[in-house]
Amino acid sequence: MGLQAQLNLTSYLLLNKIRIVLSLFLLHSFSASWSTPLLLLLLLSYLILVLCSMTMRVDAKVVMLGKESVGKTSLVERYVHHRFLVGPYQNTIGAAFVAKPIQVGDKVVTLGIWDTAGSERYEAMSRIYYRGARAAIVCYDLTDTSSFQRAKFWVKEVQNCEEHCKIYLCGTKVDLIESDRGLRQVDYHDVQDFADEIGAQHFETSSKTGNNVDELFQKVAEDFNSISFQFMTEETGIDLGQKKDSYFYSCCHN
Ligand SMILES: Nc1nc2c(ncn2[C@@H]2O[C@H](COP(=O)(O)OP(=O)(O)OP(=O)(O)O)[C@@H](O)[C@H]2O)c(=O)[nH]1
Repeated sequence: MGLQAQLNLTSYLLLNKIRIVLSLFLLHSFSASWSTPLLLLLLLSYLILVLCSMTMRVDAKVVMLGKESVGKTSLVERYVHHRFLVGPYQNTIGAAFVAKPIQVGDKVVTLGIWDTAGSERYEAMSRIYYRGARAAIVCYDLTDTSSFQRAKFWVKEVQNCEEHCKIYLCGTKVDLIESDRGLRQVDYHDVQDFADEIGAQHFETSSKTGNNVDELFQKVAEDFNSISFQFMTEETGIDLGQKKDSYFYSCCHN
């Protein structure tokens, strides 16, 4: 293992330890009544998490959004660690962060993935985490209509607050539909129409089987990379006949 890889691993382990401590702290904070010192401590914990995430070289910030239990953490687990955790469901508290390098052509793009808590009690915090994101993976559970309504809420939020953030709609748990078609509550074409309307990409995935998970993150990295390339050629005056994209422009000026 090279020095860089060792450093990344150390940062990652340190980050996870801090995250566990923060999670316990946040759990305690939310169970108590809100007060100014608690709010300050929450803010401080957020800043620590941000500082930790900065120890890793990240090209593009990606945020996972969606109703609780739709499978955001499972998607990240599947993509980053190639596993599907079974056992009792544990909701995310606050947020988690992981950096993942991806090969795109002859380049490596490192995605900094923020997995937010879906519970509405943490809604205000999730808003903090999508600041500056270049991609938002907005998840909904294919077996739960209300989760698609919640996804629309997050799309609106991101559109209003992060105009340069590219949106990816992700229908989760497709394995459940494959074993019993009657379980589908969100129609593929309805989501595709919505995706066309907002100019988003649309995927249906399963973290259990791994179906389409790599493809989703690969697309995020490729889009980021192609927009970056487009910008560089324009900056250096090489005209490849491509149109400037405001999303890319912003991501290279942050
Ligand atoms: N069958 C199946 N179950 C899944 C899949 N993805 C997630 N689940 C299950 O759905 C439940 C919730 O998954 P999580 O990944 O924790 O959901 P989350 O969106 O991160 O939840 P919050 O942290 O509360 O926001 C867990 O019991 C998972 O095992 C999937 O692709 N297939």
